Amino acid sequence: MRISTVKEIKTREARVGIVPAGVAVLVQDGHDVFVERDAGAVAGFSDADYEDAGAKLVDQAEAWANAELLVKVKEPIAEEYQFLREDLTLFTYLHLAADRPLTEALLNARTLGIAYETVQDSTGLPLLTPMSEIAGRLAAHAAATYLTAPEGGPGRLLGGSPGVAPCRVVVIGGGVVGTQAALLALGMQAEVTVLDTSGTRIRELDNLLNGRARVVMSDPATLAHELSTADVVIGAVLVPGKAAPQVVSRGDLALLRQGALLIDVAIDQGGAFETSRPTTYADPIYEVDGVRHYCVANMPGGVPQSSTRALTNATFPHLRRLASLGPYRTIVEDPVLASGVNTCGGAIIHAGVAEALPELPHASLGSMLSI
Ligand SMILES: NC(=O)C1=CN([C@@H]2O[C@H](COP(=O)(O)OP(=O)(O)OC[C@H]3O[C@@H](n4cnc5c(N)ncnc54)[C@H](O)[C@@H]3O)[C@@H](O)[C@H]2O)C=CC1
Ligand SMILES: CC(=O)C(=O)O
Ligand SMILES: [Mg+2]
Repeated sequence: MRISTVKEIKTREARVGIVPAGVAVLVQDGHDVFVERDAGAVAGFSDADYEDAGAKLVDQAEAWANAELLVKVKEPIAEEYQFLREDLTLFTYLHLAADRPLTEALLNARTLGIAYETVQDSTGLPLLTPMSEIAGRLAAHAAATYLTAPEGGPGRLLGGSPGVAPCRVVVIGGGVVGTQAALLALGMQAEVTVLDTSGTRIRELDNLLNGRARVVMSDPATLAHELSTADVVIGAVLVPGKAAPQVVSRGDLALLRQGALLIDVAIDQGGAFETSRPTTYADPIYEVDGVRHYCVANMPGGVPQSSTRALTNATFPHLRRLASLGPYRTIVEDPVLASGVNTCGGAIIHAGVAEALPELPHASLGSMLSI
């Protein structure tokens, strides 16, 4: 099979979809691997590393044109839609519930789109988890950074100091992002509350955090109380594949203290706050009604050396299976990868995406594959 990866062109995104060690395995398996020049440079992998592993170095257009299977990190952006076609399988993050133009481009091109973030197994979302772990930790870094005066914040130290009270961090959604954000904020000695709507998850977190943080069921009154005493609010909710539930409305901003900071990690699924809109590392913060919002949609892209390794550790075994069996046979035989199929043959396949974009064509995977 012909497999390609490209240099990410989203602003300040420097992760890469495959590392040289993975290329070497695929080449040994008998595949042709094409890597766009410079694709891994910032993530710590030179063109020579890829060539030594057996990849052919190509330009962007060649990488897309040569590929039967294209592995990347971020969803294609508008400049890349021209490269989508029917005889192409795309294996990457897609976040289609929040991205109608990309969904339409994939449907018009009839591309088989397999989204990392909806691949589901008995452990959860194995191809989202490693980036959620990193984004959760980075959310605590962002909180600490953007509370400082030189970064436009109120000038407070997240964890306080001897004799001075710490800041209050409220994490909404206690899954992977929320847990890592809470743990790192606790490590910096912040005062942390985690809210979730799942009783099971609340019990797990209560055990894990063992009294170090407050773990509470989210309902409107509890959430309003928590917002009114927060210095930082981190949005970390998810219903897989679907648009993020909006848990903080524009009206709720009036509840917040002066100088409070909102960090919406769930922005890639459309955002947990009504007033969120995606930002990038080039200009991460904006204000609505005097409240600063940090909504970087590719937070792990800021630590590409760490996050490329964490991501590809998880994605590579699936990539190898897609390559060796062929994508269509793999999604018929492997229910885990089948759960990643978001688009096929011009239709939306994933139920969560179909719910978010009901006016676009949708179908079951079985009907598209005639099984
Ligand atoms: N901005 C970025 O760079 C990145 C964003 N993410 C995103 O972060 C979000 C969270 O991801 P994970 O933590 O992996 O998901 P997860 O599935 O592990 O956790 C989500 C949690 O939200 C809870 N939840 C759902 N609805 C809720 C509600 N209305 N109120 C309170 N809690 C609610 C769930 O019970 C669950 O515990 C996703 O949208 C993911 O794509 C992940 C990595 C990077
Ligand atoms: C999960 C995701 O979208 C990211 O890591 O950028
Ligand atoms: Mg994303």
